[in-house]
Amino acid sequence: MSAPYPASVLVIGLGTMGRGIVRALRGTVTDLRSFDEAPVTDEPGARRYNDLADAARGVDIIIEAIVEDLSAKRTLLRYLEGIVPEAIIASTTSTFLPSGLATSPAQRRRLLLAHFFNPADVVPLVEVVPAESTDRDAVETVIRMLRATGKSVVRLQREVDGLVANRLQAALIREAMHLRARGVASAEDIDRVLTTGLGPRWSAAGCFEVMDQGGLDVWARVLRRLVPDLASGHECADEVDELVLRGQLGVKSGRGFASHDSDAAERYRHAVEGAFGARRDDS
Ligand SMILES: NC(=O)C1=CN([C@@H]2O[C@H](COP(=O)(O)OP(=O)(O)OC[C@H]3O[C@@H](n4cnc5c(N)ncnc54)[C@H](O)[C@@H]3O)[C@@H](O)[C@H]2O)C=CC1
Ligand SMILES: O=C(O)[C@@H](O)C(=O)[C@H](O)[C@@H](O)CO
Repeated sequence: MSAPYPASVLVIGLGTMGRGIVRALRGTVTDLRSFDEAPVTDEPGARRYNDLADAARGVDIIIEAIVEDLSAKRTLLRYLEGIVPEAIIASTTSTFLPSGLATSPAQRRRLLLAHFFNPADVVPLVEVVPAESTDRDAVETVIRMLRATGKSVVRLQREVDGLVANRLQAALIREAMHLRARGVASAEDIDRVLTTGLGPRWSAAGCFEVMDQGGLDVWARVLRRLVPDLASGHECADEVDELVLRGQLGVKSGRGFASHDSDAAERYRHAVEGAFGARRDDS
């Protein structure tokens, strides 16, 4: 039997993603709770607990949004298994697969991914990824809760590293960095191609629809000629590693590919909000 709706939901980890997830769920999930091991600022809308066992008592769904560290996640999951063995656990990890996270055969039936996008209260998409062992009821309960909050849920048919969105982003980022390294265009101009061309068009029609609209006969010729010339190596990861070693982490350190002032995160949030305000509603 699936848990009745509205479920009670506990968000663990109140960082970049956890805060956005609380904002996304508040107003719809009536029993919304939060917990962070550090004394971080509260995110209004969820009842904040200082003790994890209290926070988890009787909860239906736990959204795990702690630091991206496998050992920290597995330590937390092992603890949760001891205190709330019946709760469904949805992890928002960008890296790990559900089959690699679960810490016991029982947990394997109740653990799945619910991969949100930053800012989680603004971007409608959530990729839901069960492991082969995850119970259908657990998956349906999480999807029902997400849809009730207005999320656009894409359920993957099987686990794959990077899921769909990060694989697509990584493929595009690799080619963008290749073009920049070859001096074809600056990072700023490549971003302009995306923000004034491909990005807005993709918000109206995805890549398969764009191909259908353009004509598959034309696309067949474009792909045949271009694909062999596209970047296929690992250089882009090495280049980003070098920036990180130099302390260029992006907005959080004030410099990444470009320099950023202290309002950069807020401006980004408003810009993304504006973009989603104008998007077609197909959730
Ligand atoms: N930052 C992003 O753009 C995205 C991140 N994600 C995923 O979301 C998860 C969280 O990422 P962020 O929010 O960026 O991380 P973050 O570093 O901003 O926040 C993590 C929070 O978890 C807390 N925490 C760490 N260990 C804990 C524990 N054992 N118990 C309770 N709280 C604990 C920390 O105090 C911190 O407040 C990661 O798995 C990441 O891969 C997914 C999509 C996008
Ligand atoms: O772009 C996003 O918000 C997500 O697809 C991610 O998972 C990112 O890779 C994130 O982890 C880093 O910003």
